[in-house]
Amino acid sequence: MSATPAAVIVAIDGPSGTGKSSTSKAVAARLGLRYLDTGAQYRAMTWWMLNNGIDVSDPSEIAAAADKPAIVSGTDPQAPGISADGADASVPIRSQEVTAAVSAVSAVPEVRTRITDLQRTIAAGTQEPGDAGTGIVVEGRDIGTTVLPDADLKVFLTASPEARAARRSGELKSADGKAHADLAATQQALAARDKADSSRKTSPLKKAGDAVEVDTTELTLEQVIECVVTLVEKASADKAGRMEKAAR
Ligand SMILES: Nc1ncnc2c1ncn2[C@@H]1O[C@H](COP(=O)(O)OP(=O)(O)O)[C@@H](O)[C@H]1O
Ligand SMILES: Nc1ccn([C@@H]2O[C@H](COP(=O)(O)OP(=O)(O)O)[C@@H](O)[C@H]2O)c(=O)n1
Repeated sequence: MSATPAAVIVAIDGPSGTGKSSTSKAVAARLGLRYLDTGAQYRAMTWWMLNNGIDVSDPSEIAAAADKPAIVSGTDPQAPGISADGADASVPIRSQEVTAAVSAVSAVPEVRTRITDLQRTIAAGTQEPGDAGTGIVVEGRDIGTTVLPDADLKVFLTASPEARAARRSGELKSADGKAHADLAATQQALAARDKADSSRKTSPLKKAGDAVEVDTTELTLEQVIECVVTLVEKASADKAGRMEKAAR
């Protein structure tokens, strides 16, 4: 007889435009798991710093301010939400200004320590009563390598630079209806952010040795979701089997 599926911790990493957010939200919603967007946390920290006169070109100013804002993340995949010092940050964290500054802010070790602690607390389910044991999908850049190295499943999404830029510029166009989203400029901005995120000293963007790599270039979003749902179901069943064996 097969065991009841176990609550799992799932890490989904990869560069921008590979489908992390869309996939993670859909997988979490389908399987009744919580969801955490760690990029939104770094963006909220960056937004707060820009609003509070912190010079984001000065790592020592960033470091000194890293423990100041209260960053609160929701974990409902249908309406995650994020706030900084009580102000709703969901919309402004997607601005070009924040996108341009976020890699510099997130490279500062004091920022990473602060946000990594928050992420581990949320993943452990100790933030909200009743969360423990629900399982969670956490998406970002360093979840499988640093934040949750013991995750039950690690997925690393990739896609060609062209596909990623096309997806992102499609989003910019649909947001304001104008055709200003120059594909080449978008691709260049993504490459610059990849380079900054992959080359920083502290916890760079990197595939964990034990992550399953999924190249999404030629896949539809639905195909990627189905692939990850299958991987999560298997990880959950395997974990339940191990737990049952250990209890015997
Ligand atoms: N496999 C795919 N095929 C086509 N479009 C996709 C695919 N995956 C994601 N997208 C679209 O690309 C954009 C970026 O996806 P998103 O999930 O935000 O990526 P990330 O979180 O990795 O930056 C979204 O508009 C999303 O709908
Ligand atoms: N775990 C994470 C998640 C994001 N980040 C930083 O936050 C930025 C924004 O992440 P995001 O996931 O919102 O980016 P997009 O893929 O949505 O463009 C990244 O470019 C990284 O600089 C990070 O350093 N570590």
